[in-house]
Amino acid sequence: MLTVHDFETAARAKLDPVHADFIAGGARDEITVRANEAAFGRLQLLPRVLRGSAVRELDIALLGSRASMPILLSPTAFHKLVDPEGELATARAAAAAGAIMIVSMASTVAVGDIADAVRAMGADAQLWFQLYIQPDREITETLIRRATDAGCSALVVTVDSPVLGAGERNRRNGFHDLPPGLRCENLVDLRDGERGHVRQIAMSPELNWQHIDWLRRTTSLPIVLKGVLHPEDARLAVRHGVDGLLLSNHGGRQLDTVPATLELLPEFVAAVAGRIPVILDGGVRRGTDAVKALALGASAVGIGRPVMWALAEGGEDGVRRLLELLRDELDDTLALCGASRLADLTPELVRVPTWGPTPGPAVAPGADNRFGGVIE
Ligand SMILES: Cc1cc2nc3c(=O)[nH]c(=O)nc-3n(C[C@H](O)[C@H](O)[C@H](O)COP(=O)(O)O)c2cc1C
Ligand SMILES: CC(C)CC(=O)C(=O)O
Repeated sequence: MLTVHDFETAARAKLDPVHADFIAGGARDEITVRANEAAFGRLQLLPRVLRGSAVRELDIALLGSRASMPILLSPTAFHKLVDPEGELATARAAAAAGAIMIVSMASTVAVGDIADAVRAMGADAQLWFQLYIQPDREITETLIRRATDAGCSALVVTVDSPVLGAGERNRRNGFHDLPPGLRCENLVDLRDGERGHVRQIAMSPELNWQHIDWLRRTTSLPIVLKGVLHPEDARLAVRHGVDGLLLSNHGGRQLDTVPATLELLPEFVAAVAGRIPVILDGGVRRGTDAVKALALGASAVGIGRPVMWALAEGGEDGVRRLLELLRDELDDTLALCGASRLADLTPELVRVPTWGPTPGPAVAPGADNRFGGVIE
């Protein structure tokens, strides 16, 4: 396993194709899924030389959490689909690497049990909790209480899902439910009937900023909004007292044909103007990808599918190796860029190609991409 793509290939060879499709897939034509990765390939790095440093500093402080690197685990549902230990394995690997893990509300191990497993290692759990605000306020409050009691140190509220994205691979494959024996453990006992069932997770098309105001009054944990794309919404989030933003298009799984997150980053960062941290996810597969996002103003990046692939390939050990690999690539890229600290990563390191054919992987027709072959 030398690259993230090696994990992807190995995972696909091991997994039920229906589950592999659930992980890799996106909404509709998957134009945004492809655009996310392609955008990184289009940007260039222009390094500085003779600024040597024997070691690089990769650690960060983010919303009261400390991490050994600016790569965090974005929330992904259903880890037991790919490994019998599920989120326990992922969380142990994240803790061993000193990385922040955002636990999905749709985890197949309860958030309290995940936190216990990390504490049992003697590690200081850096767990954040991802929340879909539920139409039933009491259910949302119970979920927040469960996450808070578990020791989670931030709430990541996903706001790009008023309705569930149309994963046509899942529809074609008839994948609508977890297999017998697996359930969303955070939802157990929250409603009569289907105990911990996926269908207990309701999408709330009625969500608006007042819900965020309510949440702000309800919890003292830092609130991160995940899935904000428009710079105007970034400004509104700051005004509503949000503590951080996760610039994300849900890995292309919600609204198809939205731009790559990397492409939106400069304008987004300008709108936020340093008032709160901006994290980016979507298509991060290489240390160079992380460096490009950090240079353009992200405080950290998140990875989604790579974690699922590594977990499928090798369980806890697989995720450990994935995180080591990305850490090594990040360190190596910093060295090659003449950077010894993350603060040395500035926009001048990054360039948009100004002539010639578009480098990097092909993008499907219709993909919105400012970086491709554009003369600026
Ligand atoms: C299998 C899978 C499950 C996901 N589950 C969730 C989830 O439960 N909640 C959420 O907010 N985002 C979820 N996401 C989106 C990720 O948090 C993240 O935004 C996305 O995967 C990042 O793009 P990448 O996969 O290209 O790294 C999921 C993504 C995948 C691939
Ligand atoms: C709706 C969730 C259960 C999972 C999710 O967000 C996703 O698969 O992208």
